[in-house]
Amino acid sequence: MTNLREWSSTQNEPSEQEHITIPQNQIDSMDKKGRFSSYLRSTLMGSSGSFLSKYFEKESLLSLLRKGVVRVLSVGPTPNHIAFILDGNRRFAQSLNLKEGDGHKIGFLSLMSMLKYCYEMGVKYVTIYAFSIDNFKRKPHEVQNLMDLMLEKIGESLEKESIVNNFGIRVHFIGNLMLLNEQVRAAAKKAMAATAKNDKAVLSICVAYTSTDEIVHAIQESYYEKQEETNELNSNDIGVHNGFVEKNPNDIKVTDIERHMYSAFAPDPDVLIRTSGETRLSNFLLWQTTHCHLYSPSVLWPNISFWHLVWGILNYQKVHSYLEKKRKKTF
Ligand SMILES: CC(C)=CCC/C(C)=C/CC/C(C)=C/COP(=O)(O)OP(=O)(O)O
Repeated sequence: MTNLREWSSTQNEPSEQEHITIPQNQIDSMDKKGRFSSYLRSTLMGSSGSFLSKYFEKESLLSLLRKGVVRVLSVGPTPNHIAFILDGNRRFAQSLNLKEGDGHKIGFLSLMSMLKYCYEMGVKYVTIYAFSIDNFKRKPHEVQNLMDLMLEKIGESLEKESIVNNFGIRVHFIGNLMLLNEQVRAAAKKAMAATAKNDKAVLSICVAYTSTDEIVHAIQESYYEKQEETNELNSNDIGVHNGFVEKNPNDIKVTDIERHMYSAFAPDPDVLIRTSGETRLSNFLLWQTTHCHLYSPSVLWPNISFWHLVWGILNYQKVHSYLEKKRKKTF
């Protein structure tokens, strides 16, 4: 009998769903909790949308199927940390003639599904690239729309029935938060404080983030720390001793920089999934991805499905022992 992993090596990656048509009124009908009408949900799940009566039946069958697949996957190594670059939301909206900004609203729902699947699979850490420092260069109303969406969703994430509370997720906002407007910054801080005691899973949301900014910030922090320590040191303790130039014990080391990274609390990601077929890292987690498996399905972010995640993990499992060897060799 062929197991899932063997079978996968004979298959192509999940294809992009056929383009679907979502009536504008369905998007507008998204209620405050971010729920879609059942029609849109079933449409996004890949059905024709015409057999609404079978929706719940189909939903429970899918959930059973998902559970089965997760069990098979759990035979192999489960990634501890998955990072996502949510690419293609605007292109998705354009391709369906949706209002500007609707791509991101639907993208947010895909994000919720992905988080649920990841945490159900036992992935403890998820990191997402929600807004880069470069994204501030977009048209002002586009930036504003994204900030409004974030504000709304951060607020909802603290409600009792949210995914954050259901999975016991600790939320971190990572990046140069001073670049955010006051409202979003305050909401982000509130969410971090409110979830600080959650310990089942961790979600890092990179906003106003670039990797180069994170690295510069960490070097600066290390420098200030060392400066303080150096001031306390007796100048006779360093310099030339017995003909050898001794290294200043307060020189900045790689471990110092790592300690001061915004993302220092999380292990390096095992898998990075970037949608829309792009294979660039776009200044995301450059320091942390040396031994990370990159998977870039051609699907646009709002169309990402459970099967793309499964495919990404199966591919990671195939290269896992090689990556582990590489990782060990660098220490
Ligand atoms: C609360 C919260 C975390 C919300 C996040 C919502 C979300 C889906 C954010 C993605 C933002 C973004 C700038 C994606 C990249 O380009 P693009 O997808 O805008 O456009 P593209 O089609 O040009 O790649």
